[in-house]
Amino acid sequence: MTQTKRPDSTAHTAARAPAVAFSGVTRSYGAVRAVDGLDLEIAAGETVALLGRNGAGKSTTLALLLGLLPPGTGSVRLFAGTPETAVRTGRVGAMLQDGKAVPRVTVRELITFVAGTYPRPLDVTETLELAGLGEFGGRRVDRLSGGQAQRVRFAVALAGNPELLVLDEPTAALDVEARRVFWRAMRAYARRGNTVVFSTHYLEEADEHADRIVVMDAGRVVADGTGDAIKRRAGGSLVSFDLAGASTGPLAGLPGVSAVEVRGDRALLRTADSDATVVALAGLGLVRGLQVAPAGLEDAFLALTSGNASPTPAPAATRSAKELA
Ligand SMILES: Nc1ncnc2c1ncn2[C@@H]1O[C@H](COP(=O)(O)OP(=O)(O)OP(=O)(O)O)[C@@H](O)[C@H]1O
Repeated sequence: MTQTKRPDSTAHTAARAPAVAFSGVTRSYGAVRAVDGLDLEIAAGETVALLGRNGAGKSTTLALLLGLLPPGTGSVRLFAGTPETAVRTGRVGAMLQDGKAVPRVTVRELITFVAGTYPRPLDVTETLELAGLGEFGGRRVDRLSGGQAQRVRFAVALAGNPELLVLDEPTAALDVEARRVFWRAMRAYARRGNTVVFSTHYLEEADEHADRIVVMDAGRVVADGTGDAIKRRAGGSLVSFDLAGASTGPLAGLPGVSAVEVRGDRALLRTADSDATVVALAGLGLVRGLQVAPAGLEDAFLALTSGNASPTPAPAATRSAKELA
């Protein structure tokens, strides 16, 4: 399908405008600064993951993006206009964390109703297919499993045929198979040239499904780039060895080393130059049980958030997706 062309007198300007532009945005809840000086631009057509621990400011950022919260300072623009205008005209669809099922209506009735509230909706059958609900159109929405109900919320977000899709922790309640179905649907929608912004705690989901990862911590962006770029930025390798009673004093000063951690009798060093670090360790006679492993995305994430620069011990290759809540 081709994206419905939006009749818009500012179409020429809007086509070149970023889908999302935060400029110097802050937002506090009482004494808590949830979003702290956020500058963020997302080009039309990008798929961006907002990655961060609990309380990093992701949901607040998405609420600001949707115009549900006004910024304390700074400005938020969607397609060069206000979030309110973009939402009202159906250019934005959102799936937030606290969606509730409407009792007694069928899935198709609900999506038909929602589509009817938008100026240029997606075809209802197409919406149901895209959201993986092809067989469930006749089912009541209050008689679905958690994963199926999540797909209904996704269909509600798609119904208006939005150019920008905003998803707050979209796979939080889903099992592995439901996640796979969900991401396939999301990618299909993004491939049509739409912009997708989703928040997640899952590093591997961000790495696998986003073109770009924006890592947030304490309301700020602490890294912004592809998964590979973030891994590189956080430092390349982890070197570990048996201390065998040796002093840890000189370790932090070895070439390439940015962090040192001692676990039991093993020392773990994060290093940007593992060759130079290993040569220096050999010079000190510290080669017992020596291991070198690439730092994974999880290591990068830990190094970038909450000032935690400690390396983690297991080789990245042995780790699976893990929630960092
Ligand atoms: N309504 C509120 N009142 C007071 N403080 C709030 C409120 N909502 C969020 N906060 C605080 O603002 C900060 C950012 O919260 P936010 O929900 O944006 O983070 P998050 O990254 O989405 O977290 P999570 O992954 O747990 O959803 C946290 O310290 C949180 O406790």
